Amino acid sequence: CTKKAKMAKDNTNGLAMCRVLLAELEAHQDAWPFLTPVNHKAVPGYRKVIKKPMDFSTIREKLANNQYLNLETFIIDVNLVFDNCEKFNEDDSEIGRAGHNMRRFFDERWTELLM
Ligand SMILES: Cn1cc(C(=O)NCCCNC(=O)c2ccc(F)cc2)ccc1=O
Repeated sequence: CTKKAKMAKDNTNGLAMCRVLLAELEAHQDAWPFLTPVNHKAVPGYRKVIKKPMDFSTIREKLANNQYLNLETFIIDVNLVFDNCEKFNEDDSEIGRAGHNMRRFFDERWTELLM
């Protein structure tokens, strides 16, 4: 097949992996803080501190709207969820710990799927 066709196949495989990884993230017991956008009316300071909010439902929406070019652009958004969490929450807090647990789970899973 041509290089272009191979690229297209890789992107198809990459997007299939995005769906698998997102479903596993959503099913994780520590996913609850990340399933929906943070309600900035209920969480004082969030809108000021976090410049690029991201959550699993927004990622699912973007995936459904074909807004991820490949696995890399998907991983950037998932990491944004965890980076925002670390910025806004103490490590020693329920949501802070959930973020660390989810990041560790995600890093282990996508490297397993790729290796
Ligand atoms: C990531 N982050 C989240 C919050 C936060 O307060 N998030 C809402 C938690 C409440 N949401 C739930 O409890 C829930 C949601 C869906 C579901 F299916 C089950 C439970 C605050 C700061 C922050 O940095």
